[in-house]
Amino acid sequence: MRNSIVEEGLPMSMYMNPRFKRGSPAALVNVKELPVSSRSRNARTGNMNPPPLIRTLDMKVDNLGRELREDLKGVESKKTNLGLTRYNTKRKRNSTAWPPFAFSNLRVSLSTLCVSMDCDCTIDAELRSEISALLTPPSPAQVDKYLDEQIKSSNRHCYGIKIKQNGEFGKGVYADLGFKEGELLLKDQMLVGLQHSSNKIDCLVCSFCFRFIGSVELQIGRRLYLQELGVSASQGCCQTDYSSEDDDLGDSGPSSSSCKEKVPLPKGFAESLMNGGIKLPYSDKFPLPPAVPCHGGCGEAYYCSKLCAESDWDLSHSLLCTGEKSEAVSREALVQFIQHANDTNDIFLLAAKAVSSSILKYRKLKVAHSEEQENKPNVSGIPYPSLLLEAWKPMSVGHKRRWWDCIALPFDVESSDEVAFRMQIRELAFTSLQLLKAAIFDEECKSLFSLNIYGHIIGMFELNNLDLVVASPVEDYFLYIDDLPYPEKKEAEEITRPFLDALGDDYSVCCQGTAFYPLQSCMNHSCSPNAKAFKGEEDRDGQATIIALKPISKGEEITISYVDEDLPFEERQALLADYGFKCRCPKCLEEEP
Ligand SMILES: C[S@@+](CC[C@H](N)C(=O)[O-])C[C@H]1O[C@@H](n2cnc3c(N)ncnc32)[C@H](O)[C@@H]1O
Repeated sequence: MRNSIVEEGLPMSMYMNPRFKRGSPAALVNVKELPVSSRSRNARTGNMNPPPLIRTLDMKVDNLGRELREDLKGVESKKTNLGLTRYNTKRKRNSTAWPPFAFSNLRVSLSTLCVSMDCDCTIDAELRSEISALLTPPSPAQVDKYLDEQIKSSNRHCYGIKIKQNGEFGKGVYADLGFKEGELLLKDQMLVGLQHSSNKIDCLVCSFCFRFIGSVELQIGRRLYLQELGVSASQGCCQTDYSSEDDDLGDSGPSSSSCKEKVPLPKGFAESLMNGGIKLPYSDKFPLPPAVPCHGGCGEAYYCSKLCAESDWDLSHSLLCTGEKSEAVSREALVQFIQHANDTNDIFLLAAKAVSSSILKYRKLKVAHSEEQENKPNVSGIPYPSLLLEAWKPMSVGHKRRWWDCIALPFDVESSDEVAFRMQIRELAFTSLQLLKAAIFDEECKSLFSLNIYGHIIGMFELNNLDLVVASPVEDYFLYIDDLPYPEKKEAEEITRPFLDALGDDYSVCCQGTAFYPLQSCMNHSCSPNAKAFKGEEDRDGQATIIALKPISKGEEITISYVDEDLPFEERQALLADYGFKCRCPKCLEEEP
């Protein structure tokens, strides 16, 4: 079992992802709040501090647009085979402002690029009517039916809310009962979600439900092992930066200074920890489900149970698995697609899950339909395009605009350069789509490989996604040790302290990703919201949990804030511009200069 997770686990290409992006491409508010009692102390220093998860995760509001802007600040220009300047979105250390020096080349050649890309988007030209059918908004009755099914679905906690479609801002969520402050309004199951590629280095979680798996020893050992290899790069989320608070509290103990150097472990310790050779004291108080490897043989996906493994396989992974049992058309192309997404924007991996799940759903519908036909030969069959429309329904309810149309213009891009900027985004999506097409193409679902469709899927994530955050058991573990009475604490710390020191200040990193939630994504924004995305101590998977911030009466709209509502008016409005609207809530109207 030596190094089993690492050796058979994530491919090194994934470890080597140079971006190490911590900002999530999620569009809505992500809140991780845990009881202050258990979260207010740094296990390294023992000092009382503001809960790190609250400070670091409360209102983490990055979105694709902002992330991409950041990326584009460090653009590297290089010549493509078209002879045009193309921008690599890998972030550079000393980033320069967008546009880069060679931008004028791009502008001059823009028309050529448009023509060239349109020629390449043959599917869009060939299947105009099918694509238009996929992009035609479903009727209000169809939307009602779909959302009703989601509300009634057994794997959601969803009592006393309803979705209306004809509100001031389109769809909105309303209370169908009265709610008290702090009451749970909704637990939403994601449609598609993903752990950020860079975060896979720090946390091993179930690829389907995002629960931490293995054991506390495996989580710590794996991270330290990767750190030793020089590939761990924790930079945020749950990392603990206690500098100012430590000062305030006047603790001058030996471990109270901020940003401690990591103290390397003796050789072989990390591996032993990871492989069960070393057992940490009291770790059995924090049991985790065993890590079940993907049966497809990719060595990339692990699960908390066979059920999660099978569900993911059926939902999308069978086409996206790079292992021997993969149902992809070309595993080589799939590896290239994944590499491109890791090098540019991992939102493409989420888009691939959306495409894959639609294809697989279509195939299932087709099988069910053929069986029905065999049993009732006299009943006329449903044409295949209708089955594809049915498979596509979850997306059709959520999408609004194409990625390159809805992405907000970066602050440092002149409006005269806007067209070029949007073309750049479109080109990036086009490259990704070609790789995906080579990997998992299905002739009967050809229209799903249109650039228009791909753009709408990513645009849907841009405008609707919620940051996915799951707290790490590693933090609970070290806090538990810190809480032990004397002499148990001293004895335990003799063993745990070297590991804590090797992990450094960011000893605990939560699982971070992005996900689309069908019901939560219908919630509109207010700068004085009555609800909030919130994760309690017991919420240890990727579900979205929404709670009431104040009493809500029957009939009232349930709103959340997409941005930190405590920011000044101008900053809120600037951030909300990314979602394509100017907020006119009572707070904004009052504060408007
Ligand atoms: C997550 S969706 C919310 C559901 C949306 N109303 C719908 O019909 O699907 C976010 C989008 O809703 C609209 N929206 C949400 N809150 C708004 C507000 N306070 N004012 C104007 N538009 C809003 C914007 O178009 C925004 O991009």
